[in-house]
Amino acid sequence: MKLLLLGKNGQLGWELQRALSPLGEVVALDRHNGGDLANTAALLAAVRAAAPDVIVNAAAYTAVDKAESDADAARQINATAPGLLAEEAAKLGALLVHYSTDYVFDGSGDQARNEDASTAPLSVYGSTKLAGEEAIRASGCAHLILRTSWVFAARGGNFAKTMLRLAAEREQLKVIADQIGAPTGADLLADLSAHMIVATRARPALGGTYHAAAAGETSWHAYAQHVIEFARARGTAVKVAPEQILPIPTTDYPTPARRPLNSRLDTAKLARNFGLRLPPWQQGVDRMLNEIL
Ligand SMILES: NC(=O)C1=CN([C@@H]2O[C@H](COP(=O)(O)OP(=O)(O)OC[C@H]3O[C@@H](n4cnc5c(N)ncnc54)[C@H](OP(=O)(O)O)[C@@H]3O)[C@@H](O)[C@H]2O)C=CC1
Ligand SMILES: Cc1cn([C@H]2C[C@H](O)[C@@H](COP(=O)(O)OP(=O)(O)O[C@H]3O[C@@H](C)C(=O)[C@@H](O)[C@H]3O)O2)c(=O)[nH]c1=O
Repeated sequence: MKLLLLGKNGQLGWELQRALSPLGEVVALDRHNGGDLANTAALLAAVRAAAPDVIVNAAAYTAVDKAESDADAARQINATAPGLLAEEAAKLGALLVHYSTDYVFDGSGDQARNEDASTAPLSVYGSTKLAGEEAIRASGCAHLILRTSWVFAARGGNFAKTMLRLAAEREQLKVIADQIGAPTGADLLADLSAHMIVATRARPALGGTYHAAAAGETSWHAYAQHVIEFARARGTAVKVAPEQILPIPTTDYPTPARRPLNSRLDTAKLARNFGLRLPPWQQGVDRMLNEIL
């Protein structure tokens, strides 16, 4: 099997380089060696040259707040380029694996959403990610779209690492406590992707859109507390006292992009179709913290 990986140096791309390697030959690209999603002519030339059996797209415009004032770039990378990749995959007969987000939903209510729930993104990032999904589904190519949430990894930037940095610098932190979701490890997402590729190549009917997030739920505030207390217990320099990690409502933390309050994703379809489920979020977060601290 030949696999083309795009976005090889992101949180997920880095883990995919490892997880995909037992499946066959992996051609791994980033924006500097032919895999620039903003340069579609060069991108499509790279796809045709590689002629892969599977295209795995881990590249995305993930700067949620910046996207609000940079919508054209976000749309090009999150929607237009994935749509073109999908058309190319259809021509090649390749399977396209793509990643999306809890931010395609408006976050109303307090129940976990399944794959059929109505989408209603609140942000440019969310709406461009949704447009990417829709372009892939419309292309008719064989695909797996994995919607995940709150991704973290030892390598790359993420909320947990931001909290560790701020906890070492500040005596007080204010963190949103009314946005609820599940932090999900890029390492497990990559492993899951490899399993799903093998299974879907054997049984194409498995293709489609899946929710893939860690089990359990938390708020950004409780997640921050977990990360900072783990670091404190490990003897890492932490300036903020536990009672100075203050829970605040979303309304007290204005940001350019609106974010959903309810990011819970129902992963029953993944368990039903593939027999795969991700463990509780704390397991992966603690593993990452052990690695980076
Ligand atoms: N991070 C999260 O919390 C979540 C992510 N997702 C989705 O998961 C996927 C992986 O995200 P994650 O690994 O966390 O994201 P990262 O931000 O860690 O990585 C994104 C990668 O995309 C690359 N990229 C950006 N623009 C381009 C471009 N024009 N051409 C080629 N590559 C480009 C970046 O490269 P460079 O470093 O050069 O800019 C980077 O390597 C994405 O589809 C994302 O939408 C879903 C839910 C949550
Ligand atoms: C730094 C900071 C953030 N926050 C809040 C803002 C926001 O609501 C929440 C998370 O902030 P971040 O900017 O780190 O996370 P954000 O970039 O919104 O994370 C999202 O990224 C994209 C790519 C996704 O697809 C989503 O699943 C999600 O992971 O924490 C605080 O409350 N206090 C703080 O000090």
